[in-house]
Amino acid sequence: MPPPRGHSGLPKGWSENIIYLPAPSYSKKLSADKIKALVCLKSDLPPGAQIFTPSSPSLNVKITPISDSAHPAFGQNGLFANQHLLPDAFVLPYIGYVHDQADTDATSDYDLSLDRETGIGVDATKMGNEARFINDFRGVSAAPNAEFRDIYVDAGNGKVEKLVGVFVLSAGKSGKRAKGIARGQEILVSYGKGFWTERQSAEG
Ligand SMILES: C[S@@+](CC[C@H](N)C(=O)[O-])C[C@H]1O[C@@H](n2cnc3c(N)ncnc32)[C@H](O)[C@@H]1O
Repeated sequence: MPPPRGHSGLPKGWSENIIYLPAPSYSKKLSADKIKALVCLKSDLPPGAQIFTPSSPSLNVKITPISDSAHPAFGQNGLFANQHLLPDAFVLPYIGYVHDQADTDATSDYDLSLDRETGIGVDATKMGNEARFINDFRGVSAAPNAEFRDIYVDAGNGKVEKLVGVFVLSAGKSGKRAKGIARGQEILVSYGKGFWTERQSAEG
């Protein structure tokens, strides 16, 4: 049997107990209508819409154990740039288990919103790709260097899937971020304040 789409093995440093996914896994509880909102024909997209074809594993990132005891995620992993990434560069998609509220793990620290209107999220707790290892910038750096943006990915057979992609932040007016992310630098996003307040109330 041929390997799944775009799949050529596991990334280095991948955790054995997590399923590596080159493409999203859709919950059986998702209605046909909700799937239809996520998977559509290329020809249904507005003219000029950008379609990404990410490689899997991703060549531009590296899963790395955090060995600096001053890092707030010390002992865990982080995702680092394996090559220089320019401002606005697409890094990789955030892949995982695509679900709605009928199938949500409220305790997950890996659940990212994919479509607020329909309550669809992507949870990479048990299955996903390298993007699940991206840490929040708080306590690591003064600011994030990457962000999530909506994207369409080529799903084969003339179809595209709506996903969330990780992008390097744009250079900004002041040009402060003009260099992008250097090779060896940790990729850091903002999870949003909500992530940390929810976590505090769950712990307290
Ligand atoms: C999406 S995971 C990130 C990858 C995680 N470090 C790992 O190795 O699986 C989110 C979890 O990483 C940790 N984390 C990420 N950013 C952090 C930060 N700035 N400070 C403290 N913990 C952080 C927290 O435990 C959080 O629940």
